[in-house]
Amino acid sequence: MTRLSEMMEKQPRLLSSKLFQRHRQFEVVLNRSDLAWKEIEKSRQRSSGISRESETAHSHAIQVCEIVAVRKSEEDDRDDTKTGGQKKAKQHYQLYPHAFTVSYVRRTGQHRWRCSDVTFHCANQALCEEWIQVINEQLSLLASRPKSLLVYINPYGGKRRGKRIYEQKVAPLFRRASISADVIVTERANHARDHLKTEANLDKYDGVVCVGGDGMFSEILHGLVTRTQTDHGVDQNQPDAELVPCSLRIGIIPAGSTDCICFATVGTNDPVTSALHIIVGDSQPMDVCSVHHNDFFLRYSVSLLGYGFYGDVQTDSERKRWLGPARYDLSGVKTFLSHNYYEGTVSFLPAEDDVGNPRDKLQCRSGCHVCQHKPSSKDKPWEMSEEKEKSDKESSSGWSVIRGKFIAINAASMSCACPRSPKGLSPSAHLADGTTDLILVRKCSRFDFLRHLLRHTNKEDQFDHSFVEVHRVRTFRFQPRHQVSLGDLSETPKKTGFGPICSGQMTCNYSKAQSSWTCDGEILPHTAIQASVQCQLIRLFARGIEEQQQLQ
Ligand SMILES: Nc1ncnc2c1ncn2[C@@H]1O[C@H](COP(=O)(O)OP(=O)(O)OP(=O)(O)O)[C@@H](O)[C@H]1O
Repeated sequence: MTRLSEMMEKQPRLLSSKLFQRHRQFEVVLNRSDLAWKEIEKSRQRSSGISRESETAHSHAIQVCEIVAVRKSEEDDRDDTKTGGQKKAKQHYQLYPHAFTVSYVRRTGQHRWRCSDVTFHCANQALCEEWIQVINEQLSLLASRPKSLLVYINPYGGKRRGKRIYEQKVAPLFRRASISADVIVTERANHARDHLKTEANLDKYDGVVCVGGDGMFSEILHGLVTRTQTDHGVDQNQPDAELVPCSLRIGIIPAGSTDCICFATVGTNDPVTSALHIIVGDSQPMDVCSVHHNDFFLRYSVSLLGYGFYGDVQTDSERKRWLGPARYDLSGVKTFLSHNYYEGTVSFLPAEDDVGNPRDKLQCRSGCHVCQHKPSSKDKPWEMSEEKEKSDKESSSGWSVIRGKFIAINAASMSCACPRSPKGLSPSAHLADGTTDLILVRKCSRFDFLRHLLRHTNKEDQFDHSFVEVHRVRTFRFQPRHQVSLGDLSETPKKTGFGPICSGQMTCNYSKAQSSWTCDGEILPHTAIQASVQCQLIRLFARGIEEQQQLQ
């Protein structure tokens, strides 16, 4: 029995009627979870032995939780007037003048969603109104759907299309779904963050929407997390503080030059898809890594904390902002040729085995079972360890300590997949398991480092090199070998010169004393840091990447 027949026959019906769609008569059935319609004529043919395929060709089921809205149909909704059958259509509407239109989510491939309409006609006005009322009643039972949103638009993000994207693609969908939105177009950097921290009356809203790129998302993250801690009297400067999860969800409408957080949580960078995930009230929990220097809070990270290679790329690209997105490529090549390494000590508390490991090839997908196992406080060995003990003492309290020369130290709290690197920095990292994947790339030849980098773009295991190690951790610290004062750090890094391109096992020896940390695209002012993952601190209007694409 098909899913459609099953639902039409087995589940209790809320409504069932014979209605018309494009001159054809359908049996339309609504129950608590689905709305389904099946062509009546075809089903008769099937009972007289005609192929089953003709049934599925003219039968559909959509989930109630993926209905965007239902409304009384306007002239424009009438499919037949658009397709030319004017005279026939006119006669049909005289016979069946009452109609309602259901807007619903349709999957179109590559994780993209679109809003589609289906219009049903009938002769009876009361019946038409009953359908609208009963569907609306079912929609009102979906408590996770937002009714009121606070929207921040960065008008200068990406190609400066944020405002237009919101007005043309998102606002009409919110209106259709009866979602009210208060819109703030930002006037300066950190406008959204500061407004959220202090001014915004958050009790009015069910969620906050960010229209922009990763930098704009980071503003919203910092504003909302800081506001939540302030409201609950939690001191963010304490590295051991257990932060209070944010009650409002965050929606991301991608409109930046880098939209990695959206890509990693929705599977595509498409404003309409994101708007639909917001409308249906999806909820994707997400870990946030808090970064401190001693007892001083620096920043939050949800994707990449990178020292060495990625820190240097970020620092260099900041000086080339005028180049636009091309600056990342140019700085990448320059940093690769510089081939710097940095000395220091990394210490970390490994995660328990039940969260898997970075090389288990288990990808975090919608409904991920690893992320559903949220650790309780009794599962947290790190809370019992002597946090203040450092270095050698750390190894005896469950901490692992690694000293060395590193080309890159990366902590990936999510896969960091993006259209350019579809697997990401750590393909098996999870969005909400309370861990980060700590990737250590030791000093090696340029050629070997290039081999490692290239594996981010193909199917080979980028961790399968003698100079690369990866650990799934809950917290880690980094101490550079040479302490440099803050004054030194703010100076332009010394030019190291370009060495000859190395090959084979040769290594290059050009190095400056310290790199910088890039934290989700922002440079941190300190190199000695402690980073601790706060499990499921925020929730997004997303559902993770769907495994099975069920096209409609
Ligand atoms: N009105 C504004 N004027 C200037 N800067 C702003 C404004 N609103 C937000 N910003 C800042 O612009 C930065 C970049 O924004 P966003 O992430 O939306 O775009 P982007 O093109 O992806 O940027 P990037 O590539 O630098 O990450 C953010 O760090 C944000 O703080």
